[in-house]
Amino acid sequence: MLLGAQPTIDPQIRHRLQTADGTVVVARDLNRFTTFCHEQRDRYAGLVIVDATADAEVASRYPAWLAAGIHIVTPNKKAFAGDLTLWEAMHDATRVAQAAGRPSHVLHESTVGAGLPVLSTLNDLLATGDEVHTIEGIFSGTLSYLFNRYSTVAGDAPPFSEIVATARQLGYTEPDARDDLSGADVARKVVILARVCGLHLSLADFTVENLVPAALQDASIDAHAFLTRLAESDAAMAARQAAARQAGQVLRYVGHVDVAARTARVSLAAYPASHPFASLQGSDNMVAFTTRRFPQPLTIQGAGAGAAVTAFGMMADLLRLQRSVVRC
Ligand SMILES: NC(=O)C1=CN([C@@H]2O[C@H](COP(=O)(O)OP(=O)(O)OC[C@H]3O[C@@H](n4cnc5c(N)ncnc54)[C@H](OP(=O)(O)O)[C@@H]3O)[C@@H](O)[C@H]2O)C=CC1
Ligand SMILES: N[C@@H](CC=O)C(=O)O
Repeated sequence: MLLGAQPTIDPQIRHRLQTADGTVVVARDLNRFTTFCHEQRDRYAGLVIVDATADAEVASRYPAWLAAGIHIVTPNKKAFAGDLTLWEAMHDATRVAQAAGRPSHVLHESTVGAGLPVLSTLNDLLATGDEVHTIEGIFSGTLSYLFNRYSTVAGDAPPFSEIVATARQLGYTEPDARDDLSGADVARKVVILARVCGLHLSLADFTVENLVPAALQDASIDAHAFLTRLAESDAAMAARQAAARQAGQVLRYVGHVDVAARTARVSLAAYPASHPFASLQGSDNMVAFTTRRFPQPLTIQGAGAGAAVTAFGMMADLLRLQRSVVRC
């Protein structure tokens, strides 16, 4: 079953469940759908819900679905970076399902780095007894694309707002591009990485540099109006870029987790042209794990946003799930 990425379905009839025997179940709201999954758990345990939305309300239902023995594959970060009680409820639900003989799994590789093997690498490092010291990187495909184009030492870029509009057209941004420009999307990825490392970190625990101009942070401005008005802030961003360029530097939006110190930070910083971040292309993410085994960081790099690479990460999760279920 797929939620999201289905524009042809009537928005009033969003939640559909197609079973192996061809039955199609349609629920008009999440409450009814979740009750239905629970009541029919003997029949539907082992199904997979693919949540391809960015919806926090959908994410809040994962514990109920997992407890009913339904697997979840998703690029939606909301459940993994939201309230810690939701994170814990998901883990409790998988234990309940396991004890009831309906084991369920939640796989979310694409929540960090889209299709890049970031979480699977981190899980492998931890499972094999490595000690992760720091994780640092460029975790946003949108912000990578923006600053790779905008902040060059040559300084020949179009206005910042124009590049944001292109990133939106290329499918890199979140449904509301403010989620990218505010740093919220990077902060969520940082929280997910920290939690996988065992830290009880939440979004409120660290500062995040917000690139959305103050006047446009107001939630009453819709996502479209926001993009139209973003040009108002072009001059401020141009001044920042000019200062970096004068110093022979480029601007890059970077996230950092210090596992030993149990801290994180997310900010726009200036780097010399010789730094690996400075030579990234397109929507590339770069994630560097410094560990006991890898004092010179184990580094993963590649396109970090876009439909094809995100779908690749979700499909790889589905195949991983199939392999693990077949082994059971
Ligand atoms: N784009 C990318 O490169 C990446 C995206 N992701 C994640 O993937 C998810 C989707 O992103 P993306 O495809 O870019 O976003 P889009 O806005 O393009 O697609 C989201 C889709 O979900 C639908 N939708 C929203 N709420 C619901 C709901 N409650 N039930 C069913 N469908 C719903 C929307 O329909 P409607 O428009 O009618 O509201 C829309 O079709 C997000 O969580 C994002 O963070 C992760 C990695 C990379
Ligand atoms: N909007 C996000 C999509 C992937 O998570 C990004 O730009 O990285």
